[in-house]
Amino acid sequence: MTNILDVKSLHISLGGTSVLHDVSFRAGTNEFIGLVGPNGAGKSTLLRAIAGLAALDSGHCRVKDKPVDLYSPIERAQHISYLPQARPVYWSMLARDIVALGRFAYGSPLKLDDRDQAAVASALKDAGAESLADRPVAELSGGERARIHLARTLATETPLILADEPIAALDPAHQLSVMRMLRGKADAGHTIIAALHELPLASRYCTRIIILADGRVTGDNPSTKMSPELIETVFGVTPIMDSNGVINGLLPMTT
Ligand SMILES: Nc1ncnc2c1ncn2[C@@H]1O[C@H](COP(=O)(O)OP(=O)(O)OP(=O)(O)O)[C@@H](O)[C@H]1O
Repeated sequence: MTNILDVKSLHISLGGTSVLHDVSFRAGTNEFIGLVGPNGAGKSTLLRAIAGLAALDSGHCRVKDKPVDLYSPIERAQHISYLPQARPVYWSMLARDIVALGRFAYGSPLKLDDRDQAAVASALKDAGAESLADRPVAELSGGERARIHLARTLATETPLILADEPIAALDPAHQLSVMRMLRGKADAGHTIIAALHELPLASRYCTRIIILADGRVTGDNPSTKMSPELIETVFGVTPIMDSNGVINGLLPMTT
């Protein structure tokens, strides 16, 4: 495993309130990290900071040993792809053209060369969105649109992929296929950090889970080594785990 990302002693405040406190972790190739935590825990803020989109109070985010704020926009876009949680589209564009925006850092999408075309086609396939490519994005359902935005993220072919709730709007079959696909990307050498609320899917497909609670890292373990007690404390739910440590379901806590 080669180290890609180094987040060190990160502190961030928003609107005068401290949101991330002393967050530190490293991530490397072949890792699919599920970033989990209750609403408001700081997951989106952390992903934005890694993407170079949030002002840091202190600490650093280095990608390939270079602080992310020292990257030029084009260089950063060639290293990091980012799927935000909110994905408004203000223009009526074909879904395929949205995906082609992922090639912007390589001089596209105004002129797509063969490599760009192949990246767009591959991303559409990986996101299960091939059949949507020639439809106006404004006419797509929420889950269909989410798959197009995911495809736009994948079309960048960056080593580091940051995805904020990539499966939140998807039906169960697409949730499973996207999680399997993201794990495949990690196995092929990418580093993936995804904010997720789907703990059973995270425990099944991620290689590692980082738990954020109140802006602090409260757990950082291989995905099948999550502590049931910690899950109960942080999320207020009881996990049903199999003998391999995979979470098969969640129940309300009885006490
Ligand atoms: N611009 C802002 N000004 C003030 N507070 C903010 C701002 N943006 C976010 N926050 C606060 O920062 C905290 C962390 O928000 P963040 O969006 O990172 O949480 P999250 O873990 O991604 O939550 P969710 O699971 O609901 O998406 C929340 O308490 C939120 O209210």
